[in-house]
Amino acid sequence: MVPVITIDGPSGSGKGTIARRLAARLGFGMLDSGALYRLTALASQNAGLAPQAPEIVDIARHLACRFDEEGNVFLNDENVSRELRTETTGAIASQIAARPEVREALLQRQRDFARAPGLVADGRDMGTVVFPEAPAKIFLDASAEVRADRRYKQLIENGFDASFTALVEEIRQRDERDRNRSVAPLRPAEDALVVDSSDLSIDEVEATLWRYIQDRLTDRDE
Ligand SMILES: Nc1ncnc2c1ncn2[C@@H]1O[C@H](COP(=O)(O)OP(=O)(O)OP(=O)(O)O)[C@@H](O)[C@H]1O
Ligand SMILES: Nc1ccn([C@H]2C[C@H](O)[C@@H](COP(=O)(O)O)O2)c(=O)n1
Repeated sequence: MVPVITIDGPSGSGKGTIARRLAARLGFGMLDSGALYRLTALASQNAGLAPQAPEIVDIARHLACRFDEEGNVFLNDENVSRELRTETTGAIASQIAARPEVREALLQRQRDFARAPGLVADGRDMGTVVFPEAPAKIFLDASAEVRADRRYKQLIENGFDASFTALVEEIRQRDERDRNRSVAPLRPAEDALVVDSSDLSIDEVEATLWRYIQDRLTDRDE
């Protein structure tokens, strides 16, 4: 079976950053599952649909999207990388993601990313629902204030307007929704390594996870 490394955690915990580094080191592919929910949100918004509209299930099932090597994301051949990362798109994605039928529509598409030589998949339910047999599962956390601070710096660096106070509130609301929904709520898998990165640099997180992954992939080969 293709080895899959799952990285789950709340918004701004550093999943995407670490997933990219680990995938590059391992020579594995990547799945940014949040991007699929964000693309569904964007396509629904473009179609003028509210998050509860029944048509969104079909939109999720038939998303025409692609990811390139540089990290760009395309929806119907349009580069939507920038719009995709806004807090508004994230908040709508979180609402849409609470619908079981939307999650079901995106399930197989996510599993199809698992191809040789391996996959690093980040999201909210990678270790619990999408890849429950993964040999290495990570849950990356950090306090809401630290995550809001990271997001604030990221948004300003990328030329977006941002308010730290508003970001803390948005992050808390998104956490609340993602953790308390009835289907695939955000939580660590029972066999996940939980790492709180609040006081760790990106390099320190990577070093800790690298050791864990080496152990897990070696155990699997024996
Ligand atoms: N340990 C860390 N220390 C400092 N900054 C960090 C750390 N980890 C990540 N960051 C920074 O925090 C920001 C958010 O990280 P990232 O996008 O990887 O989070 P995420 O968990 O993937 O968020 P989302 O789920 O919303 O996509 C980035 O600018 C990243 O460089
Ligand atoms: N596996 C996933 C990935 C994402 N979501 C939802 C919940 C998030 O708030 C939203 C945006 O994700 P992000 O890009 O910030 O990682 O999408 C989910 O429910 N399950």
